[in-house]
Amino acid sequence: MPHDIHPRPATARRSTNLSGTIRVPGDKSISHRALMFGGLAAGETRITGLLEGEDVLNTSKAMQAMGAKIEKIGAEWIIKGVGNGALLAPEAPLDFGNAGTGSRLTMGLVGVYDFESTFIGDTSLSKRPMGRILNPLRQMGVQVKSSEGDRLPVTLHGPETASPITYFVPMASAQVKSAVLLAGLNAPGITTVIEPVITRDHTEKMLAGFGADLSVETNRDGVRTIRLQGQGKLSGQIIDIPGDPSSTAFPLVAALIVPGSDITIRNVLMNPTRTGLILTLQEMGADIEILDRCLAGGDDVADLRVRSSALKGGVTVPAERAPSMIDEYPVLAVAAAFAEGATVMLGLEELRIKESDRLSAVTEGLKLNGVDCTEGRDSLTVWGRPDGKGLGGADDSEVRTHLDHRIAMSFLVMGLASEHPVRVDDSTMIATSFPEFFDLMTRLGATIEVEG
Ligand SMILES: O=C(O)C1=C[C@@H](OP(=O)(O)O)[C@@H](O)[C@H](O)C1
Ligand SMILES: C=C(OP(=O)(O)O)C(=O)O
Repeated sequence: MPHDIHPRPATARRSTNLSGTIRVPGDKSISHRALMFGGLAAGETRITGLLEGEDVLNTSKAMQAMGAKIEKIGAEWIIKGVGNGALLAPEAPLDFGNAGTGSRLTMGLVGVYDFESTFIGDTSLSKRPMGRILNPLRQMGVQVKSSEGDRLPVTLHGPETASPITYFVPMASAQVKSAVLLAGLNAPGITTVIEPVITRDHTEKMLAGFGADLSVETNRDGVRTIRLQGQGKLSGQIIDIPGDPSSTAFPLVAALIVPGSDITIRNVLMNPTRTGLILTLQEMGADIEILDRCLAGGDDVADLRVRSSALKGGVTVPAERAPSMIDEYPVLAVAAAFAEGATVMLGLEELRIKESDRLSAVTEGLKLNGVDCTEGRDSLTVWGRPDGKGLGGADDSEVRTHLDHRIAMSFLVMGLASEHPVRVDDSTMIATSFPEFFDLMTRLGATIEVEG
């Protein structure tokens, strides 16, 4: 767990005229699922565009520890899966590092098997609540040993035959929805998941693509009922993963707030469950052109041309939009710090249990760098300064990132348009989701220095 040991501070300085064309790495959510479903399905799965971030590589190791054969040949990841129901007992604890998605989805996938599996992670992951996954698993008959407050390390032992359940997801969480569906793959009969608001739908779409017998029904109020027939056959697939909209958010916001910028980001996933940030920024007056939109592998993708923009505040981001931009709030708060007037963000309760308490980490970082903002229980209001005057820290102040990649990248973006530099206390964990961040940002013309 190197992030816990050797922090590498980084500093971003005022930059101008970001320009060029880039591709961001593959979507993290789809990458985790491609490895998991490929490792589970019978036959061969071939993946291009896989995100080679630490979070995803830990999922790859976990699938290998449970019997999948995974290798990279050229640009392609080739997986020989075990067949649904045929995962092997891992011989050692599965270490998911910093990754909520990897650990939680795998708990669903393997927790219902009639053998023992143990889950561990880094300091950040070990603080995050796992009860949201463990409770439905308990209902399916899984024996759970966990640390205080249902945290890691967690050891699971499934029953001889898991019971399919009907589960109403009590919070907006694609991870919980997915974990229950993945557990349902190994339970006889129909597992039903009801989600009151739509969250990212990659699990449903991809499972159907791998051949699962699954239906989705949406009622007039937007409540979705997903029914999965357990113990069906899954077959290997060919998958090309588009660029991650959550990683796209960093160069995108940088181009909006750095004067004189004009950049293009190619091949970005535009699945509507992921585009809340683009919608919000457009409401704030952002110049984002969506070019060459087309369907690829069942999802919309497009190129984004982004130019510096005079952002307007006065926008309230409604709570119901949160699931479609949940990981983008830290960088939206940075965009808001350069908008004229106040930006209000509502429905942020889930931010408190990410890699860090993102609501308080963002508020603390903004205040440290001279931004006027107010943190509510589940809301944030930011008063911006369009010219960046007075923003940024003195050289001896640094933003505390709490092992959170999105906090680190957001504040480095902030430093590109602030009068004074912005320094973060660590940047190593950026490699969990966006290892190319520094290269791509520097290539666009951003001034960011990493120490050590
Ligand atoms: O299912 C997924 O791939 C993810 C779901 C979201 O988490 P929650 O389900 O906790 O909202 C998101 O924050 C995370 O980065 C990825
Ligand atoms: C919350 C995130 O990921 P995870 O839950 O997989 O750690 C994220 O990438 O912002």
